[in-house]
Amino acid sequence: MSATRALDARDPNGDVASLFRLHAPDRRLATDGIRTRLPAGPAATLGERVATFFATPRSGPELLVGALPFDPHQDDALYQPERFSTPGTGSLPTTLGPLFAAAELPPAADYADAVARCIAVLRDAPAGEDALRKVVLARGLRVEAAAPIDPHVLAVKLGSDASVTTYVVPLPVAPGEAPAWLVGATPELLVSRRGRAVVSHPLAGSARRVGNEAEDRRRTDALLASDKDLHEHRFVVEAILDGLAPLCSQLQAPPRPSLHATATMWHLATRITGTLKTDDISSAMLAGVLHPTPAVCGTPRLPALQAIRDLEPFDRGFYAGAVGWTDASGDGDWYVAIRCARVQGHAMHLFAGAGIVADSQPALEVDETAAKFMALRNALGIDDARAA
Ligand SMILES: C=C(O[C@H]1C=CC=C(C(=O)O)[C@@H]1O)C(=O)O
Repeated sequence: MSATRALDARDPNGDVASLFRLHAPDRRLATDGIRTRLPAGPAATLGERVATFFATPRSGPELLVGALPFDPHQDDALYQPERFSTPGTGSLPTTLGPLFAAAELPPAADYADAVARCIAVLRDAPAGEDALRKVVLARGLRVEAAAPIDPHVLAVKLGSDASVTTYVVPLPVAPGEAPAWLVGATPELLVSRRGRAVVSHPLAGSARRVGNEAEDRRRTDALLASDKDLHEHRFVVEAILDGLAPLCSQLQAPPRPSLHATATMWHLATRITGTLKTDDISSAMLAGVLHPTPAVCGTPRLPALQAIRDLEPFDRGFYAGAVGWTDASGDGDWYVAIRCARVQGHAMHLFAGAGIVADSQPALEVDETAAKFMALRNALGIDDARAA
């Protein structure tokens, strides 16, 4: 069965473009239809816009789902779905059809140059609180298919790694354009809120997982002992603690990170937990405050955003943004939108980034981003990881 026919078969109303899916290890959410869009805006006003939305009596699910773009000043894309749907995979085809990696954006050598320039800037940065200390630089890979790519087939394939949260989020497109989605398998929880309980599980500092016990042990021992990776990680934990502290009556994080494994990567991870001071702090507001963390942007945030604009030859769009949901009570889950691709028609753009600090090495960051492509490449059946 072709991918196109599969879409048709699951879409008697022509509404496949609006299927949303978020499958976490402990919770599954799927919706379809777009009933009302939340007026779009920047991350700083997200909490307020969501509060106004739910303060207005309306029919339909008391739920907003969607995505925040990487750049917190750009418009987000949240909406109230028509209905909850039961995610079924029975009728899906198991293959995506012939695919080929068409282009690296930028080529690996240019990415290494950008990392080297970034390291030079970080080394020259004056000492002090406001100095640039970390920048996350990403690169892309364009993949093409013979037929339109079914984002839900890709998500099902990504879901074979039980340690990640897979997602398919419909993205806004210009009138007349083919539907587009962000599809991925993220290991990173930006923030979750249930009542007053808040959890964040940031990752930063990585090693490729090779599947050989002795070699993986060597890599994880090195990762846990690496000053460079511990620094990279500490910036993220500190930014999240700084963001949450004014909103929480209590907040805790272990002093050192632990290991978090996906099928293809090892990461340094810290589980941060807290209790909100008041009931009116929604998960959307928390996501708006915390995003983008130094796991995807850098430290301090604004100079890091500027460095990314200067050094990356593409607009990230919703890659390295956040995907998730919030309900009328303020509860919700927001995940960091990494290990993903923007899927549209016959093409998809894969993205992978790595945190750069003063003692990073360009060749190792090329390899780390190549390793981060593997979750999607494995799902797509495209090998040759190290080249791109
Ligand atoms: C920015 C990405 O990963 C982040 C999350 C985990 C580890 C990271 C790192 O070690 O650099 C990154 O901060 C990505 O996968 O595109």
